[in-house]
Amino acid sequence: MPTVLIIDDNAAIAVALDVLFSLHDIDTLSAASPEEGLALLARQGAGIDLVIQDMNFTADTTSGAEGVALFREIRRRHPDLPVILLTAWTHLDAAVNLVKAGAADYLAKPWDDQRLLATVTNLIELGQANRALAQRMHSDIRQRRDLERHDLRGMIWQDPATERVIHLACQVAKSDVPVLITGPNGSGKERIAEIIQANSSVREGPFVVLNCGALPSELIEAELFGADAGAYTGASKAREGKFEAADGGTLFLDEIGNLPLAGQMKLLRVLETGRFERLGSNRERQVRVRVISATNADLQAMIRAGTFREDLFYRLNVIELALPPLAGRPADILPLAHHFLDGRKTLDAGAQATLQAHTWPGNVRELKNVMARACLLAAGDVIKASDLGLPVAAAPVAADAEPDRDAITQALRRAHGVVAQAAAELGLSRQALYRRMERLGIAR
Ligand SMILES: Nc1ncnc2c1ncn2[C@@H]1O[C@H](COP(=O)(O)OP(=O)(O)OP(=O)(O)O)[C@@H](O)[C@H]1O
Repeated sequence: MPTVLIIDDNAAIAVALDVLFSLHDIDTLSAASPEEGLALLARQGAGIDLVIQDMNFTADTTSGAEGVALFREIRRRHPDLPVILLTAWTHLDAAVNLVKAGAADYLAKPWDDQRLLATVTNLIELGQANRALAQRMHSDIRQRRDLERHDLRGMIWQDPATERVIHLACQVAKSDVPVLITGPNGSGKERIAEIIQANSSVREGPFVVLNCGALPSELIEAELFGADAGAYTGASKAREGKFEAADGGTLFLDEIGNLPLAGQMKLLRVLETGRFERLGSNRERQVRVRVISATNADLQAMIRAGTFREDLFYRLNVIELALPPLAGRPADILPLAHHFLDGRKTLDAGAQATLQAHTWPGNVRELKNVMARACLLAAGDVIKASDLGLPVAAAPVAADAEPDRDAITQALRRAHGVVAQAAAELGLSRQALYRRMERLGIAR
């Protein structure tokens, strides 16, 4: 519950305010003198959301000088604490001057309950929102600093959604828990696995990748566990599997949903005991491997369909890192595009708008390919929308009922150039806003 401190020598006023506020779920504390008020503030500090103070305290003074001194002291010690002044209507001048000096508001006695309540509630809500914002900024900065201490394998990002995943990856890297990375093809799951490896206790060990989706199912087990000569048709000599290759390091199993049931069973055993046999061999081998798996399939649905083992799922999925599709982290698009251009060419406004408006079904991999192609196709140093081979941000629509240039530039400024955010504020789709920006020649 929010708390208001009332500093007034008149006990009747403190009681009246206490009754009024308690009916509206606001706690009150009261102090009969400036000294007592300051002492309470020093003790309760952050627990007090707002102060209501009188202007005169000694019976024979009416100058308001004590109130002014008290206000200045509160301001000095608690610069962000809102203060409402209560004053006799004959002494409004002093109060008005203090509002200019930073008091939140003043009320002439006798006050209007509704107006006082509205003022107090607004100020409390504003204070809470400001504190939450400050906290969030603080934790964002801390998170950035924390990330800078890690090896991030050249990962490029700008979007807070991506940053959350990277942060979690760095956190789980230090422990030994199995991690399942989920996300669509080309979204950067392998990059995230590399970050985990690079910051783990086995960072000096090998990083071995097996894409279970790229192999026929009969070969996956041989790839994973190895095979002795003659274990299957065509196995002319003994071969080491990925588990052996990854001993002392990390094995990244991409598209784990493609592992057939028999292989799932064996994988579960290695995860639990570190032990397995090559195909066609009875010799048990022991390894220490950190397994990171990834999938773009809905493993839960596969469990229901009986094609994925539930026990294996829970074994792999102690921590899930869900990497959003590229379109779900729009602030990453342009930084990634520039990264892939590597200073060779630049993008004009139309090209940037087109990249930002595209839905990226192939995610970062698609963006990488689009930039490579555009580099080859663009005649000069500047890539235009038409060089991208993507649907160009579409033709203008009817000109009525549209936000004008000013509304758009202001919304963009408030959104720090994040078009999706500005579009939401203007009630437009991202594409529609881009069209308008392009037509009006507005850069971000
Ligand atoms: N944030 C990023 N910064 C720099 N490069 C990236 C980033 N994300 C992905 N890439 C690059 O994009 C390509 C695709 O990424 P990656 O192979 O990690 O995706 P994936 O999700 O593992 O794909 P798949 O599921 O198809 O195997 C790679 O060349 C990778 O290096």
